[in-house]
Amino acid sequence: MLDHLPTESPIPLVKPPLTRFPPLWAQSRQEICESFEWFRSYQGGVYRNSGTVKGYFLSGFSAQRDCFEFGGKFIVSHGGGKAESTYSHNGHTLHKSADDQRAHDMSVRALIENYRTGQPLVLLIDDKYVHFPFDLGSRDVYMAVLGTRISVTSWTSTAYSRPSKSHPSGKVVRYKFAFQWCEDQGQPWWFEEDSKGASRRCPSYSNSQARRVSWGLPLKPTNIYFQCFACSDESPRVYAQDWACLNPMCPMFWVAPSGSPLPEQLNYNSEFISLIDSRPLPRSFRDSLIPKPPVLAPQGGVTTTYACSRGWHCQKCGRLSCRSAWEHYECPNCKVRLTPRQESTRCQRGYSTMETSPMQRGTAGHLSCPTTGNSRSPAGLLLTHAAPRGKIHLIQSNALVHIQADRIFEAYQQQAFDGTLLFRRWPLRSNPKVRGPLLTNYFSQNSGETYRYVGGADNTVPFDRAPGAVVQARGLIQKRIREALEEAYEFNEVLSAAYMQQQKMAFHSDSEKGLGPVVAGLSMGSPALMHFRLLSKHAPRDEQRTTAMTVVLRHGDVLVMEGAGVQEFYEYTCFKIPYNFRIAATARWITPDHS
Ligand SMILES: O=C(O)CCC(=O)C(=O)O
Repeated sequence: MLDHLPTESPIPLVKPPLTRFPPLWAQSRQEICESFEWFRSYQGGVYRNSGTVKGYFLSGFSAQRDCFEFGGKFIVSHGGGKAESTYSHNGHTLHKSADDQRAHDMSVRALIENYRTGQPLVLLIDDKYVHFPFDLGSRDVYMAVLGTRISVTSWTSTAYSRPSKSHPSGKVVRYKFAFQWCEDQGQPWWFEEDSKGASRRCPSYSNSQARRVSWGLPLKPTNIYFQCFACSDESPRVYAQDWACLNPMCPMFWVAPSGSPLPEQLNYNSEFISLIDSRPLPRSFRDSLIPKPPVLAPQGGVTTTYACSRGWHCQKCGRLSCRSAWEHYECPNCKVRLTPRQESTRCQRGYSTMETSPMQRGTAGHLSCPTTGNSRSPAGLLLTHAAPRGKIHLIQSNALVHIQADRIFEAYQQQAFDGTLLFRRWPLRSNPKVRGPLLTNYFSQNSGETYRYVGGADNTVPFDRAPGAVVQARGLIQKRIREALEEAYEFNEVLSAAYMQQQKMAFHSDSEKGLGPVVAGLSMGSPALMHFRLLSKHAPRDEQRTTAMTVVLRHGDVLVMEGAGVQEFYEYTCFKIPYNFRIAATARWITPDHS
């Protein structure tokens, strides 16, 4: 008689609270992605790198026959996606039916590769993962790292979803993977300490349950493998009730030798689901998962490299968090702070050059209007591009403006270090696909009227208390427009955005209610590329949404978008900060108290 193991771990109705924080945890997916190199995927549950899986995320989508055995040292999950889903496209809610997973699907293939090569991966859970025996929410933990695992076995199974045209029975193929705890890490952090604190154990785990068999990869205990008469493939006896062929291409897939399909209620064959002898972790995986401490000393004279923009791990409470303040790292949980040594960055020579022409037509054919102005005025080179119902002017810097921009750039940095100017990453409007707050990629501070697009009133200081650097930036923008366009524009709001290396501002348009028709920005520091494209409402076909125009913004340049039509038709993004640090001061007129 075969031993029976339930195919699903019992789900506790009320879970006990966590008695302490996990060694690695976070309150948003962004915090994990920015600070934990093993999981950088904002969507989906499988984080792949070079054809294998680095991180695997277990959430609320538990499937039939997923389990958490031996206190969680042995976890079965159904990696690889293709579950049914609901999403919105162009304002419509669409439904996607579940589909069969296939061995060549990217995630399935990568998971099989981990299994085949014995390459470890890291498991993470969130507070919706039903099989974890403790309540993460009791400590406001959204995601926690479960530790390093080896994939010890894999097989194909079935799951039932809503019937669809391609799957009228609702039955779809799923790849199952079993992930076993790597003993080199010591005992799992959630095993409770006993009263003496000498050993650790988990309430639902007893040693007698562990069957230690000396399998090595490939895990093929011959006594439970049988050959299918139809396809000649060998499949293991996974379930206690009966054997079935597990080749999804075979007509006998999921059919027992009696000719009947396997029943829905199945128990695992404990010879198949069993802890194997722990093998040492490969050398390259032996380092702890704890991220290295953040960079606190200038690298090549700057504290704004890509590494400096990443998140960090608080050694006191285990929280992983984003770097959300320019001048320091602060743990949002226990308020521990680390302050990098600051040095201001001069605008280096390389910052002013970028081997490309300043305004280039993009691949989208619709921005076909010729350049309407291309004049060398005393103010510098002025390039004007006519857009539907508006114009985009680039007032390029000259030697004198360069010096003025240098001073403002220096003042911005000094005021950001001494706290006169608070550069922060603010939460974006909620994104249903990402749990927890999602912070802007760049740091910003707003002066003058409230600008709702980023930070709202919390991010705004009135102009009479605005940092000197901001007042000077607005002055230079207004002066450059007067000189080059011979227009006198007044602005009552400036959004100052600071970008570390590789940071960016995503596609957007300045179409907030109450905004005047002219928006002008001064660039300082590293050059950047600003891409314009049509808004989706004006571009029904995907090919119309490619880049319409790219502008290269260099130190001291002022970009002016003139006419509400620019904002009505276009959206733009600013990215590629190659020389690790840039500040943009963008000025607008906003009707006071607009609602
Ligand atoms: O970094 C830049 O120059 C772009 C700024 C911008 O688009 C904005 O503030 O809305």
